[in-house]
Amino acid sequence: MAASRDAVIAALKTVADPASGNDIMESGVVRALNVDETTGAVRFVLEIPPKAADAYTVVKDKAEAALKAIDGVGAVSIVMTGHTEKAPPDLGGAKPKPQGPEKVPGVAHIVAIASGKGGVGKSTVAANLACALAQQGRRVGLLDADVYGPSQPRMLGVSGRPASPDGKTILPLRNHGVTMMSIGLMTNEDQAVVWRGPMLMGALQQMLTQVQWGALDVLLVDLPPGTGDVQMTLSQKAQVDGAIVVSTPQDVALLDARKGIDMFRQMNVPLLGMIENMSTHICSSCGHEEHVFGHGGVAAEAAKLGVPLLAEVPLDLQIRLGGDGGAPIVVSEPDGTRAKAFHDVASALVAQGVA
Ligand SMILES: Nc1ncnc2c1ncn2[C@@H]1O[C@H](COP(=O)(O)OP(=O)(O)OP(=O)(O)O)[C@@H](O)[C@H]1O
Repeated sequence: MAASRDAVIAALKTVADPASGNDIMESGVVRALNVDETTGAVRFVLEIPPKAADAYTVVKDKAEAALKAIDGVGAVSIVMTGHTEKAPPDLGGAKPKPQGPEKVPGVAHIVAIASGKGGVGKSTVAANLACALAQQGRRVGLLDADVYGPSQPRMLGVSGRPASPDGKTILPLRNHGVTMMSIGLMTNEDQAVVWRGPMLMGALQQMLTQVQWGALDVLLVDLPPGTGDVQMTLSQKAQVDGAIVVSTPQDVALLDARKGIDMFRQMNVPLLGMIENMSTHICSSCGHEEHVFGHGGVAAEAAKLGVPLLAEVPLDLQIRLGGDGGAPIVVSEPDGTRAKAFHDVASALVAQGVA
């Protein structure tokens, strides 16, 4: 059973905050704590005082160890934010100038894939949609901007670090017909990354302007969950043609999804539609269909908001195995019924002229 939020908080209360002398919950450095009810995955932001990155790297390790020691905790993801003396990950080259939304050279359209909360399958949807568009003959790029847990290298089955032969531009990776670059590949895997606002902006802008995307019909951007700096930066720096919001039918996921939708509206990014993921569960041995999370919630919400429901994707073992194994279901079973949902979304985007 997944660990409860209370158990997670109790564990975090055993970790001291070096700046205040209180525990890290009491001192308020733990922000945006999220405990996944199903997987027990825990994620939060450590908002740390200036110049204290080293001391808080120790705190981060202690918090991780305390969480791992309790039953039912899944993956732990802690992101530190705050001003530090450390330089952002930088491959050199010309510093991007601050500027308003612009077209990325060579990229005809940008479509953001967003979700209100983590773990709803946003990356799975982005990977499958990218592969479906590629199979339909589109030139597709996928920018993995999820700083909390970059997953596209795993989903698309690419490994290794992107090269930068001239120290100015970055060569992306490529598989299944999709050109891919992940913000997570700009740092060393074991390095504690202190992402702060300006640094995120720089990194995202580098992703947009210094990666050799080549000529693309569409660049899909796999955003981090929620509404934050990356979402803001993307729509401030680049002309985003539209956003797709992925949600599970659970109420809480929907509530979060609504916040995401509001954010895109405020930023004048057109909402292309919603996708209900983990819509129904089809038992792999008996074929019985179950509505684990209460199927249909996203359809109702989309109707209320006046946005199209682009697809209902079932909770399905093969979809998980495909994504987690480096060959999304659209690639491993291209003619199957599961791939069809993604192909339908891809066709709809092409028909709307955004891909
Ligand atoms: N329709 C589905 N059926 C079965 N498993 C799924 C489905 N969609 C996603 N998953 C699995 O759920 C897990 C989380 O999915 P994914 O990483 O795509 O979510 P996410 O919303 O991008 O999460 P995060 O925000 O944490 O990156 C993965 O192991 C993935 O394989």
